[in-house]
Parts: sequence; C-alpha cells; structure tokens
Amino acid sequence: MLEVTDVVAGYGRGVVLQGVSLSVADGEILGVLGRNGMGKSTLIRVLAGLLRPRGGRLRVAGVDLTKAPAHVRSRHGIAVVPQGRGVFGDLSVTENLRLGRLAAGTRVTEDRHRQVLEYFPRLAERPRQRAGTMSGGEQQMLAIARALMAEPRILLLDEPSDGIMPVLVRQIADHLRAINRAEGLTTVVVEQNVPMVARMASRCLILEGGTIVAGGTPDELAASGEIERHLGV
Ligand SMILES: Nc1ncnc2c1ncn2[C@@H]1O[C@H](COP(=O)(O)OP(=O)(O)OP(=O)(O)O)[C@@H](O)[C@H]1O
Repeated sequence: MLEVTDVVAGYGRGVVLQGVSLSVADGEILGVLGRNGMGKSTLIRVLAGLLRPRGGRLRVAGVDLTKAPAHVRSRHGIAVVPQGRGVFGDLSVTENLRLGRLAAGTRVTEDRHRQVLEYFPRLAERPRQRAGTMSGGEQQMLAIARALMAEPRILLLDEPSDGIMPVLVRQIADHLRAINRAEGLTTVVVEQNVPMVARMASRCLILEGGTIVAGGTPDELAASGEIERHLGV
C-alpha cells in the first residue's frame, strides 16, 4: 500500500532522514519507534506531503506520489493526525468532525459521522462539548476521528501518546486496532511509547541517526534487545 525508497529529507542544510526505506502492506499497522529528535515527525511530514524530500521515492498503491503535495495525497487516501492533535479548541466535537468531512469533499455521508462516533464512545457522549475543554486523551480521539471522516486508506499518526495518561493511551491503541480490523485501514504510527506500539502494531521499525536500524515484531525487537539498545527502555 505504501512504499518508501531511500528517502532523504531535512531542513535548510541539515539532513534528518538519510535514506529511509520502508513498506507497509495493505491493512497493516506499522510502528516506527525512535527517541526524541530522531526524525519521527520529519518522516510523517514527508509521508503526508508536508515536506518535500531531497531524494528517494514514495508510492501509494503503486502510484508515484513523490512530488505530490499534501492535498493531492489526501485525495489518494492519506490522512494525518499531527503531533499536538491540531483540533479546533473553540469548536465542538460535532463541528470538528464536520470540518473533517468538508476536507474530504462530498463523498462522505452522515452515516460516516455515525460510524466514526461508534468507534469513540467518549466522543459520542459529548457532541456539543468544546474541544478545548476536553482532556488530552479525548482531544487525541477527536483528532483521530476527524481524520477518519475522510475515509482514508492510510492513516498517519505522529506520537498519539504525547502528553496523555497511560490508561487513555491504552484505550487509544485499542481503538486504533479495532478501526484497523473493521476497515482494513493501513496505519503508520511514529512513537517513542514502546508499550503503545507493542499493543497495536504488527510490525515495528526503529529509526536512529536518520536511518532504519532494526525491524521486526514488537516481541522480536524486545527479545533481541534492540528496543533496549536503541530506545533505552
Ligand atoms: N522546521 C524545522 N527546521 C529546522 N530543523 C527542524 C525542524 N523540524 C525539526 N527539525 C530538526 O530535525 C530533527 C528531527 O526532528 P523531528 O521533529 O523529526 O524528530 P522527532 O523524532 O519527531 O522528535 P520528537 O520525539 O522530539 O518529536 C531535530 O534535530 C529537529 O531539531
């Protein structure tokens, strides 16, 4: 579904990603683990079309989208949940979701709204609550729900555990897993939270020094000591 080959990217003269290659199968949940500053957000920006890579290639379902900007990638079914969530604090849950629908154009229906709320009972309970008054975990759920309104084929998540208490992190991981199962949604999550990724991802890569240094199932990476070696946990 998603194929990234030898991507080089950075800012100004600095190079952050120094030849990253990865592929994600249709319906797979891939976790990319890395410590602070290892380039996880940079990778998400490149996948979402928000940062133009200096080299390498990106394909979605066989179509070369290397040069496609974010709005074109969105039409090809890529949705992103940014770090820090990016919900509209002054708007209600319903209004935030409607904006997700607007962004998707006309093909999304009221049925989708209902379906997305079924995945997140906490949001369904509070349609009129302003997003800014919700807890970090609820705002993260709203950010994910809003991205889902577009009925994406690929969901990109940038550190969804950031600033959220562990019980809600586990819930969010379980929701993402359930959505993945129900819709066959291909998911890429970049994280430093190992338990969250272990709970939801079928396969993991470790990003360090601008390249992928290890890969395997979460259990394999824990057993071989790679997680401890590269993430220090
Ligand atoms: N807009 C920018 N301009 C210049 N340098 C940047 C910019 N954004 C990120 N960087 C640098 O690129 C490197 C990788 O940053 P990135 O945000 O991708 O890391 P990360 O793994 O997501 O880190 P964190 O876990 O702290 O969010 C860092 O050294 C950072 O300072």
